[in-house]
Amino acid sequence: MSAEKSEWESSQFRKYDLNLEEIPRLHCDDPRVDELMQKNQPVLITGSNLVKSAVDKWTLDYLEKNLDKSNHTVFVSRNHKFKYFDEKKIYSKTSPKGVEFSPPTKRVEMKVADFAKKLNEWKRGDERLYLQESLNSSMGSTIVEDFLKFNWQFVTEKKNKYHWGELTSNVLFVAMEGNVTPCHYDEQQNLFAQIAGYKRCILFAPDQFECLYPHPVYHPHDRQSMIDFDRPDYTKYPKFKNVKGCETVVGPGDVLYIPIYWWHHVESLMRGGPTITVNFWYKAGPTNLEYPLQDHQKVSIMRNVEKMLLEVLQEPKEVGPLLRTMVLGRYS
Ligand SMILES: O=C(O)C(=O)C[C@H](CCCc1ccccc1)C(=O)O
Ligand SMILES: [Zn+2]
Repeated sequence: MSAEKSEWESSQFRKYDLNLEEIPRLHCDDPRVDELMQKNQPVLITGSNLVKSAVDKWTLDYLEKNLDKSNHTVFVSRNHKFKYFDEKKIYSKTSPKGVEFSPPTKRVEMKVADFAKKLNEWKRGDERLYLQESLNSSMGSTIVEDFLKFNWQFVTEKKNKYHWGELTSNVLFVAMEGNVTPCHYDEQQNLFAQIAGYKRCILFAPDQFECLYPHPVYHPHDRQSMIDFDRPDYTKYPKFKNVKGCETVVGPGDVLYIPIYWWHHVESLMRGGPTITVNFWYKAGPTNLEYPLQDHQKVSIMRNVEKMLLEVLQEPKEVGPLLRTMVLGRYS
């Protein structure tokens, strides 16, 4: 990690059995930023003023006063992990009959005031909360004003330069100190803009797929790693031992480029107070099949093969045997 900054120290990180490189930290005017983004490589970008209008103003208190009085989406967890799951896949026909999925978190709607109160009164053993909600025009006029003052020129320039698809959403994340979003990948380009507090982000390239063992695509935890970083099961997931990753700490004003299909684990530093982030998710650009294919394109191909096989076989248990029959001794 870069020299310990006065704002945080590594004792505020959770301990994992990983050796990680540092993600480059570069000023937005540095030409190396575009060299990295061009290659779908992560980079921490400073000085962009992307969310400056919020960095100066957004605190939990400000949000409480200015996010309108209606309810907001909050996830509740009995531990520090908030492993995302797709509710639509819990009862899908391909999920094995009778195999119960027990959601690790529950989604509730609450007023920001109640959310803030619970954060301020939290003590060890209490359930943790994580507010996660798409910003939209119904957020109250002050918030909308701050939102309109984001440096849209900066993100639009990146979107055009790299031929990304449309901006799909800006999600507001307000986390308790110590909250963890376990390792997963998204199928969108992401400019991850930090507004308040510090988050440690651990990233792994798409070619680490074999070391991170994602749940099957029909599973509610599709796109999430099956590995519990707190207690890795090296018998079930032996390749995790050799995983190669990189990390950085994002602070107020920093923007982390999380390239599409890159794995990321995100934690709000312990004893660092609440954190506030807004992300900018963009659809992928057009796929031009140039050879050799890029690693993230191979992940996308594997997803499509998996989906097609599940659709036609109907029984997840038959996917392994069919692929083994097709490949062993013939393609391997
Ligand atoms: O911006 C990103 O992509 C992140 O992963 C930010 C992460 C929360 C993400 C929650 C989530 C995970 C999977 C699907 C949909 C939503 C954090 O900052 O804790
Ligand atoms: Zn993500």
